[in-house]
Amino acid sequence: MFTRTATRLLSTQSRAFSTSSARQTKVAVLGAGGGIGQPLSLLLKIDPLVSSLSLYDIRGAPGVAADVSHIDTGSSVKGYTADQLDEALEGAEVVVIPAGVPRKPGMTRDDLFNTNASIVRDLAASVGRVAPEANILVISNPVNSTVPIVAKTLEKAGVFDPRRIFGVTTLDVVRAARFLGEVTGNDPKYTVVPVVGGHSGATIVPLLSQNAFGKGVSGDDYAKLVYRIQFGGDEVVKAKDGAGSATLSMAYAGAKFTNALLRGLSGEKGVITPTFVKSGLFADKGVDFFSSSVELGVCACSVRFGVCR
Ligand SMILES: NC(=O)C1=CN([C@@H]2O[C@H](COP(=O)(O)OP(=O)(O)OC[C@H]3O[C@@H](n4cnc5c(N)ncnc54)[C@H](O)[C@@H]3O)[C@@H](O)[C@H]2O)C=CC1
Ligand SMILES: O=C([O-])CC(=O)C(=O)O
Repeated sequence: MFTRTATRLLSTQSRAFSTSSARQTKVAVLGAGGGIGQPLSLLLKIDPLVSSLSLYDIRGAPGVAADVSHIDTGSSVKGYTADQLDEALEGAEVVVIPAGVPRKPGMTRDDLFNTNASIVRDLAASVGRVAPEANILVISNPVNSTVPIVAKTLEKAGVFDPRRIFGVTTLDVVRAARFLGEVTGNDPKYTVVPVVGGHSGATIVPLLSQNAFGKGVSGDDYAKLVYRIQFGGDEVVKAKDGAGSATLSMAYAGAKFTNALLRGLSGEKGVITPTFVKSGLFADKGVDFFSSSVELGVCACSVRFGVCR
């Protein structure tokens, strides 16, 4: 009796798992051994839309892969060493890049430029060569500069498609919902706010008026709330006191954006979220890259997936 029940339960579970997604995808994480990379790899392992997880870093990725691979979800996981970048990217449809150095107290994101620009450029060149159709999700800071660097690198390689390159600004959106929820006493699921512009200080622009509860915040409360959203990164850098910047909340945000993209690629309609992309919105003002709400999905045009515009 026990055996029959258990068998029935198991077969129901596996049926539910195998039919839980229309389309599964190979996702590569470049920088998987880091503070963001490790929890991000964990969260991607439990995303049913990921069928295969490819973890690359110049150090430590095989260990992270061995660890994460014991989690009881259906996706396969493989770790790659410093000299195996091409193998890691083979067949990847989504490439998430959290590789690079984080801030220490007293630094701005721009101070990371010298180190992270070349890391991101070299990784993008490999993606362009090995997986030219991949969607690239850039986490490495300063996002306002690393995304244009990725774009330029792919342009040089002749494989640039603005619909497939995304600066991940989801942490700003996550913070805006959380902090507005705190101020107004609501569950963050009711205080979702689009955040546009860029990912650094004053370039982070939360559109509080777009939320029914956000509309009601004014005066000093409004100024304090906007400041907290714009400088939330500093709060974490200060609290970590030299041990880096946001990693866990960023991993959550990175997994959330990746899942949104995968849902769009699976054919789900109306998946709309802010992201930093090459955008025509303010091209007449000399601004080529801008974060705004975009619909993620399969395009009814020559490109198979990415941003539908
Ligand atoms: N977009 C956003 O909202 C956020 C971005 N960040 C940024 O994410 C980046 C990573 O932060 P953490 O994970 O905390 O840093 P971390 O130092 O803990 O991890 C970075 C990882 O990148 C790896 N790495 C370095 N060069 C590499 C290369 N050429 N190829 C592959 N891997 C390489 C390192 O070995 C390390 O494991 C930083 O630039 C940080 O500023 C952090 C938080 C939020
Ligand atoms: O503040 C940093 O350096 C990391 C980051 O981008 C954030 O937490 O928003």
